Amino acid sequence: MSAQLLKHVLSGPSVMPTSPNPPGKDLKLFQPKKNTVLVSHGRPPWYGEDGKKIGNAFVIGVAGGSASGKTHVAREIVRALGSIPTVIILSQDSFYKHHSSEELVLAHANMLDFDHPSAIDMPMFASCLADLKQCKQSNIPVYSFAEHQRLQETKYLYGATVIIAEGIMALHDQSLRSLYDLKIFVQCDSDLMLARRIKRDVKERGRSVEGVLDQYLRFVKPSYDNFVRPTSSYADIIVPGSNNAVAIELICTHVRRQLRERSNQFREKMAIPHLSIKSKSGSHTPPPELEELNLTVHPNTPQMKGILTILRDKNRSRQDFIFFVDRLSTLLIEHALQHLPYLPSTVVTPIGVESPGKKLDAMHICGVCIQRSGGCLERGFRRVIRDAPMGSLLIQSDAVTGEPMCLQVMLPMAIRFRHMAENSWVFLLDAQIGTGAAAFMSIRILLDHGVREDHIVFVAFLVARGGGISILRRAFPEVKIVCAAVDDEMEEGWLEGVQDELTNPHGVGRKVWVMQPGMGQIGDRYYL
Ligand SMILES: Nc1ncnc2c1ncn2[C@@H]1O[C@H](COP(=O)(O)OP(=O)(O)O)[C@@H](O)[C@H]1O
Ligand SMILES: Nc1ccn([C@@H]2O[C@H](COP(=O)(O)O)[C@@H](O)[C@H]2O)c(=O)n1
Repeated sequence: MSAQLLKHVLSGPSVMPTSPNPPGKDLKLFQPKKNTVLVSHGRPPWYGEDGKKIGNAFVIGVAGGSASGKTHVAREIVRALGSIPTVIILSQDSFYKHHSSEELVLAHANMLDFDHPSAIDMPMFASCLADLKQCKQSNIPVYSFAEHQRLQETKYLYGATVIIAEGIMALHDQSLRSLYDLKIFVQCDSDLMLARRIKRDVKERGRSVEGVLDQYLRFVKPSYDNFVRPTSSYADIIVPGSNNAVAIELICTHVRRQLRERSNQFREKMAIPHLSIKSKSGSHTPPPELEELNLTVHPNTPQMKGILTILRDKNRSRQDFIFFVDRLSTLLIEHALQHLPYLPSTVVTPIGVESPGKKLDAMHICGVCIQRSGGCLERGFRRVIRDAPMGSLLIQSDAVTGEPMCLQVMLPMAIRFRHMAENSWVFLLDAQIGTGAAAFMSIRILLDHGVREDHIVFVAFLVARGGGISILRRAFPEVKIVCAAVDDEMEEGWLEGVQDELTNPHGVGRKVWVMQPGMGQIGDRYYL
């Protein structure tokens, strides 16, 4: 076991940057090549068409004596589930209680009992695990074995599909056991555990052989006999502490099957954002009336018409496009500010006269771009709302299943912590709402973090009336959506992929829904 303070492993998706098109290249539609397989390692939807979460993360509890091989088993499971997005290990060590200075003196003399169940902050362990299981974020304490102390910092975790909770007391409390979908006990010979512990604690935890033996005889062994070993009766599977590759493979087969069953359930119930879109097969559900959608559309002034005309024009230079995108985003964010709360405020002018006015009544305001095209609104946002923290979300649709995939979540501090998220106003930025799938997933992510639905202001240049907007509206009626214009149609097509050694070595394309008349691929026109 390594000396990492938090045994936290992320597997699966490394961030997949979008593959850029060469400058000036128009959107090119073509049919997918036969036998083209695109595998996306992002996280598929974990919610249904109504926006509510379906099911939870799969949680595995791994208990066993100290140095029995719990971490090894957990890491081997992570490795074997490599293609599954985001498998995390949550170690019980992170939940050792904070120690007073008197306790620290005892700890350094090997006189403090770290092997009694009361040494662990069980309510906190269970609460963090419950949050992660319910797809919420959690900020996990960080523990130092060298200092025998919980540190000031915390580790932010969010979005796991599988969570492995490991520790000597992982099966001890009912509050933890009730959270597991699978309970494992690692059974290991006592001599082997002692030998491994001496080696590990001397090498990785800065201990002496005498100290380790002293602690072992005083606390570790009696605790194993009294508290740890008896919990093996709660386990679904007993795994040997060595030569356990077959047992681990069997566990992984079980987990994969469980996840497959859940994912079919997701797919049946997930948002179907194309209901009212004109498809290649010709079926066409009439789009909803504009009033039904409850959008805040910027007044169609001559100035707004002029900007939109420039942006829709494929012959405009990139410099023009960038300049007018920045102008449009500034105007839209200004317009969106009407949704924030204001309080009366009276000031005194330089000539000493009282002037009644308004002041913003929002504690935290932040922006979150849906990458990549949401980044086009960032400059406008920063011009209007000074010093607001920005975050980003990377969501792409899987070319095979068409499902949106969450590839990266980078949220500002104000949203990472639940108590702050509950008081935050968040401007969610994307260039357009077409199928609505990325908007849907982004809103779900913010709600998972505790942001209030009516504190989310979604700002987009364009919304497709015939796209997923009506489903989005039904699922999240309180989210404010601000746009410059509403286009009627969405057309299905295929965007040719550009070969790129790093991000797209085979040059595979992806299925896209194109807005009509639209502005083309706004991100490509702005960034390339
Ligand atoms: N199946 C195994 N085969 C060989 N060595 C193992 C095995 N499991 C664990 N070990 C070794 O034993 C030591 C303790 O294992 P670890 O998984 O960290 O224990 P725990 O998390 O239960 O305290 C580590 O050095 C690890 O490499
Ligand atoms: N400050 C501490 C805290 C805990 N321990 C020992 O760690 C053991 C649990 O960790 P494993 O990775 O071995 O499961 C436990 O037996 C405690 O004695 C410690 O030595 N110092």
